[in-house]
Amino acid sequence: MQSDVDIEFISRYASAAGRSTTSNRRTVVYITRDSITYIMTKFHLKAAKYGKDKVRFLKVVRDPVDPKHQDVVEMTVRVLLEGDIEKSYTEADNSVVVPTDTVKNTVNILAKENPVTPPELFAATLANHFPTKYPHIHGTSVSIIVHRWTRLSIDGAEHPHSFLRDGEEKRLVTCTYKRGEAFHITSGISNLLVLKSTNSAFHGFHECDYTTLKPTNDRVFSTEVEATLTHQPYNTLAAISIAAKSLEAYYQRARNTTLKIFAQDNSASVQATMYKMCEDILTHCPGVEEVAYALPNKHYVAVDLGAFGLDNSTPGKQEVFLPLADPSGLITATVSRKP
Ligand SMILES: O=c1[nH]c(=O)c2[nH]c(=O)[nH]c2[nH]1
Repeated sequence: MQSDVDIEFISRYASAAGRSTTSNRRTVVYITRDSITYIMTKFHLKAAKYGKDKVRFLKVVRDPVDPKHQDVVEMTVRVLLEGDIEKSYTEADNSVVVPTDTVKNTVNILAKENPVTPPELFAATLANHFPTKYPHIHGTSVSIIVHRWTRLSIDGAEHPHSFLRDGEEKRLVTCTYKRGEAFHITSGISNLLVLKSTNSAFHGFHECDYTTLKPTNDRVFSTEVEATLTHQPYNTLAAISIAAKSLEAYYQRARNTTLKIFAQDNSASVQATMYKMCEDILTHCPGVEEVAYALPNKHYVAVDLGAFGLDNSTPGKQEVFLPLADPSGLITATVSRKP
């Protein structure tokens, strides 16, 4: 060997590749052509995943009794694979590459053959598929965006097959899975824009020589909700299938709680209101381990109309506000159960 560094390189490569044995505090390293190539380059592939992003589909689900009564689900899916794929990067050997085109086809095929709701179950179905089908693929990371299609109501009656895009809110799901380990699932809400015109205060805050903010008992509170639920790990796809109803219920509870507490809380601050939301979700969703929120405080500032003899500044008289595009506050929190 030329140097200690090379020995360290060889040992690290050999143990990563399962080409070393240790007994009686002695490590025996098997040197192969791969390990020599590896040493010569002086670099190593620290992490790699690949797959298809932005795979979009709409699934039409027909009622078996009344086929004109339908549901629709529109998703944008990302699937990334990891495993023994190193030589596709380091040796230009594509034999280990399941093409991203195949990954895209798989999303469509599995969407045809399986339920796509709740999205947590479909994400896990996809995550499970690749390490099960391809021995050299060890893990999958799936992210799904569910786009809103809300059933149309015509003259007070729900229409059987017509839908409305009511806002840019998205439902987000992630599932990561490594063969032999548990499925890790998150469910999220994003781009849910809300505003309340009173019952929001902010006073008693820290004041110093840099403070200009005035305490208020009555302000506009608007935010664009980003919330993430981290579910307990699930050991098998079958367990997720059994929990499918609960996973759907947890997401619905989180969304309803967010809206209800936003509307009903006499807010002392974004921080305090957000914490109440987290407490409610953790109380009612036993399979949720952790709740995280990121809430921008989208400021609305009362316009000063004093120059025109109009009182738009006294509390209770503020009516015309300037929506500030930026800056906004940004309040985040992650709340979990005490051990
Ligand atoms: O609810 C709020 N939290 C803050 O931390 C903050 N800071 C600020 O200027 N306004 C507000 N409002």
